Amino acid sequence: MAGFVPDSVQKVAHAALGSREGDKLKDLAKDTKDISEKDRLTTDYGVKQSTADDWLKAVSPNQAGPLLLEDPFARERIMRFDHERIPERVVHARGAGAFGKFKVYDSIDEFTFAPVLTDTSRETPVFVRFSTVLGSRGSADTVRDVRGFAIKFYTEEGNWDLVGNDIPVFFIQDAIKFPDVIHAGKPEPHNEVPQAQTAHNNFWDFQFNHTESTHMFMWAMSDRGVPRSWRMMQGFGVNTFTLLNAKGERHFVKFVWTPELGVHSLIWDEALKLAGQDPDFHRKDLFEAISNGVFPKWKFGVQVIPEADEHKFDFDILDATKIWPEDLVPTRYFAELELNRNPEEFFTQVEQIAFCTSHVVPGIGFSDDPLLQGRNFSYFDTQISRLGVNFEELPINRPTCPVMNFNRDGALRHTITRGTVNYWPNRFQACKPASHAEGAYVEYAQKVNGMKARIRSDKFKEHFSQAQLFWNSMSPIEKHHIIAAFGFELDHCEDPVVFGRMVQRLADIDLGLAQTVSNLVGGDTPSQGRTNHGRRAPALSQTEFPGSTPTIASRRVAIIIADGYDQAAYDTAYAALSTALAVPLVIGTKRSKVIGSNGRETQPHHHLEGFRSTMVDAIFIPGGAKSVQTLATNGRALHWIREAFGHLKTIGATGEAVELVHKAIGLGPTVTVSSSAETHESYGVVTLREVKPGSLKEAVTLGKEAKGFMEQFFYGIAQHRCWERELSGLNSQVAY
Ligand code: HEM
Repeated sequence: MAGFVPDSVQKVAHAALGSREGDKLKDLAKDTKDISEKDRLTTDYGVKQSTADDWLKAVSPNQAGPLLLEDPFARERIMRFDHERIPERVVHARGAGAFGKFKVYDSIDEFTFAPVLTDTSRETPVFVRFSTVLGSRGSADTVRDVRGFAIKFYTEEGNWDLVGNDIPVFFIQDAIKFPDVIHAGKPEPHNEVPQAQTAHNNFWDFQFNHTESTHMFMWAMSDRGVPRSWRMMQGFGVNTFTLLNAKGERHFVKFVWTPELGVHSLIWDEALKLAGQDPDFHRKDLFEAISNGVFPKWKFGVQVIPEADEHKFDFDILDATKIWPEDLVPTRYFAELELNRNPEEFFTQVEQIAFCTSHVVPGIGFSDDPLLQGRNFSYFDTQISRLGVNFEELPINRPTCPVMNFNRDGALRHTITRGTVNYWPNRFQACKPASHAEGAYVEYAQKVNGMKARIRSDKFKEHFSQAQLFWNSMSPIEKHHIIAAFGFELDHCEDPVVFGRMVQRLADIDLGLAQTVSNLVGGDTPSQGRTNHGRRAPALSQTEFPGSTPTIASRRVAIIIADGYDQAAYDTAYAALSTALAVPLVIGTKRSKVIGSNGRETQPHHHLEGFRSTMVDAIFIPGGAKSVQTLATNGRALHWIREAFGHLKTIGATGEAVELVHKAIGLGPTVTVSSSAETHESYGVVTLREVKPGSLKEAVTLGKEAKGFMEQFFYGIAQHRCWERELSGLNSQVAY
């Protein structure tokens, strides 16, 4: 720490200052103060205060007395505090974010003249906010929900807000339905229950009554609804936007960005437990990775359809409940998004950031997507009540390019604009509108015809084809998880009308799915369903995004020890994990010092009761007869092993710990372990009974061909989870 600002923050900030990425940093610096030991406590009006501890009172040393209202310092403190809260976002209230940069490596100037998407010499500063949709500001991170993934690009031509989600489609087609879908998903009106959950009558009642939601609820019930990390999610602009090129040609576009680390999810049981054990799991995960210098990255792309091809598809390309299948419209990746700096203050930088879909820059435009057009009205409007009409002046929201106009006044205006006129045209020609050559936003001259009517175009009426496409494209494991998700959600619906009808609705997607779910949750088992067209599409299953290269960077690995642990095995594992940029977390039976086999002391990061296996990606237990004996009689230690096995995590053990792991899992002849100096891998359990000098050397290759203990252990972690264990049904045979 230096001057109360963490070193990691300072380092990245200094590196960025010279670049275009640093433009936003320099801009924020105007309003940023550091707090230090040199400062003295003052009131908001600058007068130094002698105490922060005692209200002025009529009092004597041996007699308490009443507080005096005349104390301006005390009044300011209390009144200022009384008004600290602003309304939380009406949706997406729970979230966190980070700063970063956006860089184009392959210009898409055949589609747009927007420099942010074409200029390969630029770095555009960004701020990204991730969120859940339904929960209130204090709810848990890991609930089943859609995740918001909103990007503010501080471009040289003004701010561009791409307000996306981790799922490429939406529940409704027309923005007028937004209050209904959100009311139905939020806690029920009579008792404000449940918090941050779709598992209740009203949500599923809405879904049944809106066949247009069918595609989206399948995505929400899939693993996409429970991401392992915000750093491991895809992002989608969802709505159809347009791009305009220098020749004046317009293309329809969808934006998509894919994480370098691959798309990975939590196991549902893990997500449920984390909601209580570590409700801040996702925001801590992002903060930790950035602080450790493992910066999350996404490759950024577009799907593009020429204007002339708008009607060539059997779905309407302006319908936000539909994807553009990759085999018809492949994604062209051309840029990279990186997050590299944590915010310094949550409220001013994360809570006060305001995204508006209506903020686009020249070269990017809207389409007639009826959801997008409603959003363009809604965001700006809601910011006015959440932050006030001058919200664009807040440091985090203001653009890095010049802003000048005749918008004036309003609560908390703080820009002082000098001059005698505040209207256009004026006799001084002050602040005149810009020409196209000067970079003005010019609307595309789009032909419009139609009648005023409350109808949707015909292709908007087909609601099941892509829900079937999604289901057909899932891997067996993902299908299994979707069934389990319906099992949980519909079990929480107490009204038989709701779960009964939903089971019937599933038969519109797949009869087998409907029958399996009805068996789980009750309701009449459907005997007939809508014909499933049997088609599949690439890029819908998240198994298609394992990550660019196998890595364990940023993965948390617990090393479990008690007094007498094998010091050499511990040291090698700790060093190897650190070198691979993973996060080794030492978990003891207690947090006070634990003594190793050679008498050396280690201070664990946590103890077995305080921390849980849900918070790590893998566990390693070194041998040491005494340590293993202690762990073998510790119920919580055994639970850690069983739970990690149940959650499909890689488990590594050496020496005496091999038998401990084998016994704890208790699946004797099926899950096998090493009994020699050979490393053995069985269903993601990597063991080495006899540790010889040099047999635990660092991992070099992470691949199927891996031979050494560390290599096999690391390769297992890099695979995220051991699906083979679930496919064989082994995890469900262990109590955890
Ligand atoms: C394609 C569908 C949609 C997507 C991807 C989406 C995404 C998002 C995201 C990511 C946020 C959080 C922004 C932040 O981090 O501050 C958000 C907030 C919000 N969305 Fe949407 N949304 C969608 C549809 C809609 C619709 C149809 C409406 C209204 C007609 C709407 C109204 C709002 C409002 C009022 C907020 C709160 C904004 C604030 O207070 O800062 N959204 N949305």
